Amino acid sequence: MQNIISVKNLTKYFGKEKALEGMNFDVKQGEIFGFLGPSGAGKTTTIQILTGQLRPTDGEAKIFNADTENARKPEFLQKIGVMTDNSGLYGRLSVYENMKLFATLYGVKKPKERIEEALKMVNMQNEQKKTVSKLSKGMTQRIILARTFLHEPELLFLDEPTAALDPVNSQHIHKGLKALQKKGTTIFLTTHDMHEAETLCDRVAFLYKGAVKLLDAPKALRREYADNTMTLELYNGETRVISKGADGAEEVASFMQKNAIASMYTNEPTLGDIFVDITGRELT
Ligand SMILES: Nc1ncnc2c1ncn2[C@@H]1O[C@H](COP(=O)(O)OP(=O)(O)OP(=O)(O)O)[C@@H](O)[C@H]1O
Repeated sequence: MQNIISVKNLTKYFGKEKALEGMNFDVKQGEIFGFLGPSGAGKTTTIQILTGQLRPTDGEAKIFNADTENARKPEFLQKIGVMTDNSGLYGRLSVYENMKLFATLYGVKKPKERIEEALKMVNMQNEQKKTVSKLSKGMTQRIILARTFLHEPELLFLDEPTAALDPVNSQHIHKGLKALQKKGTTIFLTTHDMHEAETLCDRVAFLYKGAVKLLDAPKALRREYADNTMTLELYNGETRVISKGADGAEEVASFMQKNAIASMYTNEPTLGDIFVDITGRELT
């Protein structure tokens, strides 16, 4: 698959403050890529560089095979959608009017149908007439998200897309993002929600102090960090942690012969566990 984003040795200083240092990663066409890291790790700075709002101090950042200084040119703006916490919505206008304004700005064809479709994806199709200033925080966030993909961009940047949403609406957004992916959209998202990263992302990058420390598919990372043990819960209430190797096999077999096992599972860490591991103590 072709790289839609390519970052090599990217470095950014704000005066003496180091935000990014030697960052490397690629995002492939059509994937949902999770960018995870603690506060201050450099997520927003990276998005700002990739969307042409900031220039790097050193290194290379490309989208669609071109330097990101092009990202604000009209032909690139058509191809990318950016959702940040800076809403840019008009509070006195209705949801529909806001969407219509944006559709006009981006020359969206068949705006009425597109607005309907985008609002449906965020579960807001019945709120079109509502004044934006009267919406709840979660509703506002969903409108901002719908506006981000109204013009059907090829590449979406989403900074914590479900941060203010309840679980039902988060799930609705997840379905919407998967549907966009099926249509071929590449999605780059940041999230502090490890469950979201695990269910949604094809690959995740763990960021720490301005560099990528780990990058792989969630399943592969969980396997890599697994401790090679499994847990048996016995009917008598006891819990046994047993090696997954040959030496544990006899013990498991003996419990099985006695029909003593109520539950048995491998001890793979969650992405959250790995996150704490990486950010709690630096990888060597
Ligand atoms: N305009 C700026 N001037 C000075 N320092 C900045 C500026 N923007 C970011 N930084 C610094 O760069 C580092 C990375 O910040 P960034 O906002 O990219 O982190 P983040 O991972 O997005 O954090 P969060 O999860 O809190 O949004 C931080 O140390 C931050 O203080």
